[in-house]
Amino acid sequence: MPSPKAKNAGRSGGSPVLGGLAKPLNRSSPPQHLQRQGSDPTTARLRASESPTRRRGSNSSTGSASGQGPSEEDGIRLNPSLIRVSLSSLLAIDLWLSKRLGVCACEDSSCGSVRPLMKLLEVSGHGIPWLVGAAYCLYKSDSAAGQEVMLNLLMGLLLDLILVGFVKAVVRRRRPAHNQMDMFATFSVDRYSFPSGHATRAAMCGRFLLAHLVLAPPLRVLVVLWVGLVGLSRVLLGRHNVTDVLFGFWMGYCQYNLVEMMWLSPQTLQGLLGQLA
Ligand SMILES: CC(C)=CCC/C(C)=C/COP(=O)(O)O
Repeated sequence: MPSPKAKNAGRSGGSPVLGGLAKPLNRSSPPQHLQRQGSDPTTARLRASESPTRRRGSNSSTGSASGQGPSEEDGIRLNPSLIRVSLSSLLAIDLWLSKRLGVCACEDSSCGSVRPLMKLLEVSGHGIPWLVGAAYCLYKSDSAAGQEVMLNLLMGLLLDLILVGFVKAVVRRRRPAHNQMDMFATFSVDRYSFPSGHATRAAMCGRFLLAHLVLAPPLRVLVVLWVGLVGLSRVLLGRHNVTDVLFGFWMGYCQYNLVEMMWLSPQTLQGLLGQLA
């Protein structure tokens, strides 16, 4: 069993993901203590019976270091780099596809004439009309049930702005190069593209409307269609990559679950209002 110091020495090449490819190739001068472990058959057997987690924690230069070809350990250590290569390929496909789909990115683009329609969809999923609309309905609503629904929608919209802003600030993915930064009323984090705030809002509000408004089936279909079109318009306008929108849809879907979990009931509201008064 390697001492904590030995384990750290085995990891000194950096994160397991980054070290995945580099480590097994760098076999010219393995550390002395590892050379000893590799050449002792008893230790080698013991090491082979260790859990994969433990084995990943130690240096993998045994086995193949003695020129016997790739060992089982090498296979395990190649996995992180396999994940890395898969992710890079996915990202490359994402960038390529998003660029191809950005056909309304400017007036001169191949579908530049549809740009005004896409911008209309953009406005329909913007935070301001939704916040103003929910606040207005809350003010105008004369039933307690209506007020409850609108207040929770408002809470959901604010939660969405906070969560999306947080993720954008952490990930800091730049918007596609072909995007024209001509959006109205944006926060500073909106210079980043991951995730699409329009997609999260559309998914969350779509679920909210379907769950809390009594809508006829054609209108329900329209709501789902609107959610999809808002997401699609983000990519066609060149505002986002495809993965920004897909993740945004997923995030908005989950945000609705959060709103349901944190649902403000009339009793809670009365308590809150009583404390304020
Ligand atoms: C000013 C307010 C209340 C909201 C900003 C809404 C906005 C501009 C979000 C960015 O959306 P994308 O990430 O989809 O581009």
